[in-house]
Amino acid sequence: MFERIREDISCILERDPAARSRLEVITCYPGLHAILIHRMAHRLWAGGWYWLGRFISHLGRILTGIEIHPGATLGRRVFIDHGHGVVIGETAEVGDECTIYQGVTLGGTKLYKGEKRHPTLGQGVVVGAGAQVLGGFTVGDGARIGSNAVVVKPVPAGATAVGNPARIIEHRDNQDNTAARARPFVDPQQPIAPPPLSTQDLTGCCNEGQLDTRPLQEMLSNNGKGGPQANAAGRAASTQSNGAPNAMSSARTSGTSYSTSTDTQESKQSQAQNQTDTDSGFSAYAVDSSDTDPLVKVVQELIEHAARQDARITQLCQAIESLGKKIEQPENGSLDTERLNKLVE
Ligand SMILES: CC(=O)SCCNC(=O)CCNC(=O)[C@H](O)C(C)(C)COP(=O)(O)OP(=O)(O)OC[C@H]1O[C@@H](n2cnc3c(N)ncnc32)[C@H](O)[C@@H]1OP(=O)(O)O
Ligand SMILES: N[C@@H](CO)C(=O)O
Repeated sequence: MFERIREDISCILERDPAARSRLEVITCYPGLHAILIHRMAHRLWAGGWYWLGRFISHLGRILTGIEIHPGATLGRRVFIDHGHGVVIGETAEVGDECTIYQGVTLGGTKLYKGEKRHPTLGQGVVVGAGAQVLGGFTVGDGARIGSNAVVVKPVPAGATAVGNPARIIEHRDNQDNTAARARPFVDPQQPIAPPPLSTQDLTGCCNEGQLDTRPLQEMLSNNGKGGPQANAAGRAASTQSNGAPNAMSSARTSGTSYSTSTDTQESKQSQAQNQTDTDSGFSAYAVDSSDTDPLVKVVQELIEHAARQDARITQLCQAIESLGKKIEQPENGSLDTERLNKLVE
């Protein structure tokens, strides 16, 4: 029992950037309290103590604002953040590692007794604030439900569903994120060394290293999803992708499915790939901490470019001075990359 409580606390510390200490989690997280109370209520319910189970669940609701029917099944390390207004119906099943935000309903649309009326969430599903997931279908492993979405059909594993009625959106390509991470930020401690100058450089320096604004513009129009190199990496990765096991199976078997303008096999594969990639780290808002604002990326590129040009001009000046011609230094000549980096961070 204590091991379960320990992992309940740890998963909150892992997944909530606002959580600072175990003491804070134990004392200030209604989601934790609701889950502990539900565990007790669920045991009573399973043991045939229906009224008592229901009553404990009701006390939990008064205390936390979270209503979990004692018949509902919750997996391990489920995190209900904030929690107020969450309602989880009797036949709902919530897989391990799911995260549920405030105002979520795991509800039904039919009123038949004894049937599965409420949804099943696979493992690692994130349900955004205010989302309503209504019906006895499955939301596949690693799927994400956008805040305020109204989901009435199965959601494939790894997919992201948004809107009312919910639709599946194309995933951010994680290969892009990888490429964005791979691009170094200008390190002020280690100024960028320009390539050694040759005689040809001295004559062709005006063309060499010229700022090509096209990649920057492409980066902006791609909404910061990694820029040209990243897109190339993403494209390469998507052509190498070797399939999307099980990604769509839950939707297919159910007989109802979503369609989107980009509902191609390739996009399904990239969704499943995305799921695999997110396994490496929790991403509650579907935004990787390495994601950078496109404007910041452009500014970083410009700083890098300016630093390279600066170093190159210094070399040129030195080369010219070594030929005996004195060059006057401008008053505020050198580029303060450290200050610029701090400004865009
Ligand atoms: C106090 C608190 O903070 S409590 C926590 C509350 N936070 C949450 O509930 C977070 C839930 N997460 C979300 O809603 C996220 O937006 C997700 C998971 C649905 C999607 O994230 P991403 O995959 O990064 O999608 P991204 O932000 O790139 O948006 C993709 C498209 O979906 C749209 N979209 C994103 N979220 C939603 C939403 N909730 N409803 C409708 N459309 C949405 C975007 O506008 C965008 O549309 P476009 O392509 O036409 O421009
Ligand atoms: N607790 C989460 C959502 O509010 C955060 O701080 O981001």
